[in-house]
Amino acid sequence: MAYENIIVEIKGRVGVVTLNRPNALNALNRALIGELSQAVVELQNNDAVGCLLITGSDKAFAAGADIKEMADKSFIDAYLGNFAADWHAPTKTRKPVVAAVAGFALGGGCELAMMCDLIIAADTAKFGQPEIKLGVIPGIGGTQRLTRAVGKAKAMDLVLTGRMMDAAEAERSNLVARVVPAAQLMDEAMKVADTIANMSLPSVLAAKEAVDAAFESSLAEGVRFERRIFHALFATEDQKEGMKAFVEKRKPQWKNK
Ligand SMILES: CC(C)=CC(=O)SCCNC(=O)CCNC(=O)[C@H](O)C(C)(C)COP(=O)(O)OP(=O)(O)OC[C@H]1O[C@@H](n2cnc3c(N)ncnc32)[C@H](O)[C@@H]1OP(=O)(O)O
Repeated sequence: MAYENIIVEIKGRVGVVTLNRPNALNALNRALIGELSQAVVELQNNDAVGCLLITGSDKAFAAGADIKEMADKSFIDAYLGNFAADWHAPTKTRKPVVAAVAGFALGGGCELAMMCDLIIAADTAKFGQPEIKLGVIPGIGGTQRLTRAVGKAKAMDLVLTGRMMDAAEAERSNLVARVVPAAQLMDEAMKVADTIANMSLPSVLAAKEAVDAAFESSLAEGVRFERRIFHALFATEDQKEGMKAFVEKRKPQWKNK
């Protein structure tokens, strides 16, 4: 498929999606969201891809939903059209998704980054949920994912005031996995994505599923779920290969089965 609002590239085993609406700070309109959803499905179905990476520009990961596009919506438009219900592209793949964030990640941009499995931030990154300043609230998971990531006090601070937090505060608050100098963002994020993409796919998918279960279950249920998946991985050829390779002091040759 030809894309107009994103760029999709396969680099090694990493599927890289670059949001590309430079004149609107990558504001998320229907067209861009549709293309992003399509790209995620394509990369999920591509066996050559082991990990996805979503990024934006130096100035903006994404400055939120396109305000100009949604400004005139009525309640009935939003409610009957179930506005933004399908804006969850990064959650539609079982493969890990890394977000590489420089500049603004605001509103839907911050929410999009939080839908990814881990965020690597440039020191220029600015995160926020400024919807309150527009007379609304976050609409694609911001109140939920931000609160789980940074806790109630910081989430209330950000959601109620609409202020931005810089990369250092985002790292201190556990929103991002690491902060790197802006010039190194893509190298660092690619290194992380490439490392993940070159692990055994069954164990990568299992690890992601098990960590995600921590947000949806009690500790006892989560630990039991983890143990069941851990047991199941002993049925894979990659478990035999991974442990044999360690004993033989060589690199494993994954078969992804
Ligand atoms: C997901 C859901 C349901 C909701 C949301 O996400 S609501 C949107 C939340 N986001 C925001 O409120 C941020 C809006 N943008 C800004 O506050 C500023 O643009 C900025 C602080 C991010 C950057 O300011 P700066 O002065 O550096 O740049 P601008 O001149 O303001 O912007 C450049 C260019 O981009 C257009 N732009 C920016 N953000 C959006 C947006 N969210 N929607 C539509 N267009 C956006 C901006 O209008 C300008 O274009 P023009 O020069 O053509 O006006």
